Amino acid sequence: MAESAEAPKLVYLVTGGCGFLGEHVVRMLLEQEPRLRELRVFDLHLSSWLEELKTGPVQVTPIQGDVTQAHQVAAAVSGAHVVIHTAGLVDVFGRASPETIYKVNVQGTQNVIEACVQTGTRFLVYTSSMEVVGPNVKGQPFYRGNEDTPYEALHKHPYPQSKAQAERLVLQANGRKVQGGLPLVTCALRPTGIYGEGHQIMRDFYLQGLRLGSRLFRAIPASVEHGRVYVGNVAWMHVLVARELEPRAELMGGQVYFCYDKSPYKSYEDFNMEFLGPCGLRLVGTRPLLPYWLLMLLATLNALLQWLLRPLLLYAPLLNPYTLAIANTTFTVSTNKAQRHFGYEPLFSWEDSRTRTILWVQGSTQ
Ligand SMILES: NC(=O)C1=CN([C@@H]2O[C@H](COP(=O)(O)OP(=O)(O)OC[C@H]3O[C@@H](n4cnc5c(N)ncnc54)[C@H](O)[C@@H]3O)[C@@H](O)[C@H]2O)C=CC1
Ligand SMILES: C[C@@H](CO)CCC[C@@H](C)[C@H]1CC[C@H]2[C@@H]3[C@H](O)CC4=CC(=O)CC[C@]4(C)[C@H]3CC[C@]12C
Repeated sequence: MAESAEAPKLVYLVTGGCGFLGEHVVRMLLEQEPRLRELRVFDLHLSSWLEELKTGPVQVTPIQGDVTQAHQVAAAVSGAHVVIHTAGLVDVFGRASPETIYKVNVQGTQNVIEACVQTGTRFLVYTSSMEVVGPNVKGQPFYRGNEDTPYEALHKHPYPQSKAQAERLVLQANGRKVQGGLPLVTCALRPTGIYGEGHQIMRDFYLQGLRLGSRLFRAIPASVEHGRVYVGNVAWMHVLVARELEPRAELMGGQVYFCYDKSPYKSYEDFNMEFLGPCGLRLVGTRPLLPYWLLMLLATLNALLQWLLRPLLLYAPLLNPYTLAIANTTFTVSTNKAQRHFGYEPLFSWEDSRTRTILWVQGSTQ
């Protein structure tokens, strides 16, 4: 991947390229990676917006495929210089079975690694998650920690377990010899809660607020900090890592990086109000309206109902014991590792991130 003034020649593959984060990574690559010749977008479901990207100077190749199918992954990876693996099953609501989550997140990631090895692709960027660290089952706070902060990463839920296992596979694969004999260089990015244009849960809260008379009711104490990061900055980190993995292989190979920017430290609900407030909603209560034990009871009832109704229908509300525990446990990061290792600075200021998200929320329901 040596720098040159010649015609663009790099081939990138983005798995999950039609998802919330994946779309931003795809668009960011087209804007910010001048050495790109071809961009392969691999996803289970291809989006219609891909069509509009086909008229630009970079060849955009949509590939409908499943990461759990090793042969489909190998075909997509073959000839790519860099793979950005964002595809994943993001489910903390009990929509998918633990087996399916494992298959997509762990087996899918193993397939991506093996495809790189078999086809000679040397650079692999994996979208991990803050969830590989915590909040843990003990509900211990992680207060403005960094990549080296000691913390017991104990999980019972299939989503964090699968992301942690997949991240381990990616990091262990660093240094493996790929076809042709050169070493594979891998690293993992760990976003905290991502927000921005396309964030469906934000939209769900907005619609719920509208239904409740332009109000939301506080359920989480304002003192519980929840880490959030703007999707454009997460995408920018992916682009930078993909670019710097070759020249800085020695330093960056096998490393993990939290994704961070200048988004303020707030509770999950107070942070959402930064966008939902200007859209006309207000958060009722300076303290949670219901005590924690009652919320946990409701969350447990939801889980029970989900189990009882499963043979008939899928009941998967946002509130369950796991989501309540995450929202109720402080987890925030404070680090400059990405800046030190590959010169990352957020591309979008907090003000820009906020404005873009507000405009999206306002437009998303029309
Ligand atoms: N949304 C968030 O707050 C965070 C997300 N992440 C990670 O970021 C990545 C992207 O997440 P989001 O964009 O939020 O989710 P998303 O659900 O919007 O995007 C995931 C994409 O992967 C695709 N996909 C799922 N199963 C697939 C399969 N078997 N084969 C091929 N493609 C498949 C989906 O069709 C979707 O387009 C995931 O790996 C997730 O674990 C990490 C931290 C926070
Ligand atoms: C108790 C409710 C009262 O309003 C609020 C419930 C909010 C939850 C649905 C969210 C709170 C925290 C979110 C998770 C967090 O941001 C970390 C995540 C990282 C990921 O890799 C995937 C998404 C998520 C698990 C995210 C999901 C939604 C919440 C649980």
